[in-house]
Amino acid sequence: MRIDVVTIFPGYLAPLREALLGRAVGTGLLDIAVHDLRDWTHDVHQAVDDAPYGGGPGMVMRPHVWGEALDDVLAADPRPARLVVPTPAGRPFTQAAAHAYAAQERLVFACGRYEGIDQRVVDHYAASMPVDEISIGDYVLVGGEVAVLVVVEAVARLLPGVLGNPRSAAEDSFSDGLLEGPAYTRPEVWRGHAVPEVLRSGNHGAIARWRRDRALERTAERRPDLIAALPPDALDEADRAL
Ligand SMILES: Nc1nc2cc(Br)ccc2s1
Repeated sequence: MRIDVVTIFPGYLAPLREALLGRAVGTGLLDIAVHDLRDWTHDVHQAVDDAPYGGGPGMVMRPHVWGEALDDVLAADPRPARLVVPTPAGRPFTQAAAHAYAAQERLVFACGRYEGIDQRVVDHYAASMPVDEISIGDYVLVGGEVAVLVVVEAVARLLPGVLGNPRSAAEDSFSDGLLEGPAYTRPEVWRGHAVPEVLRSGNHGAIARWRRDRALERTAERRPDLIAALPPDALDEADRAL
């Protein structure tokens, strides 16, 4: 997979070269290119924003700079690409979306700042390619760069060969529609807190049941919306007895 990121703060994307993602790049599983939007400005001030039509606070990112940048970035690789624009006004980015993105050959991220990117940029490219305006949560950041770090990590870890143990991704939170339950490791007792006995029993059926029960309890308490969204056949009789 190739990932391109266009931003006015390339340094914000430095973490993509670290640890798990850095190894994925090093082994060729992932190809990441970060581009400075200001490279496509032509004025001495390298202006990328201007006042909003209709008035209002803040500034809006100029369409012609983005158009020149995205034209060049998209032309740099023949693989079909999906343009992803993080914005607080976007559709929620979910684990299901991460799986869908992991199947893409190429993702191009446009990092907005200020009050966002002139809407005509999204409208223009949406006429010729898939474009997603996505949100990583109901809060407002200062720019899209941090959202790109979140999305790229959620997607890259799903690529075959990136995680040491592929079962980790298969048994993620949300993989079965539920939150993951609690996890424990040695010692058996820590500051008077003991590991639940069932986890030390060696009874794999009882352990699986216990883990499912804890996941259901945690999900019902913290994310009842996920319980409501489960397909009718998702809960078995033992689940319902909880
Ligand atoms: N939650 C999010 N906040 C922001 C702010 C800007 Br400015 C650009 C993208 C995003 S995604």
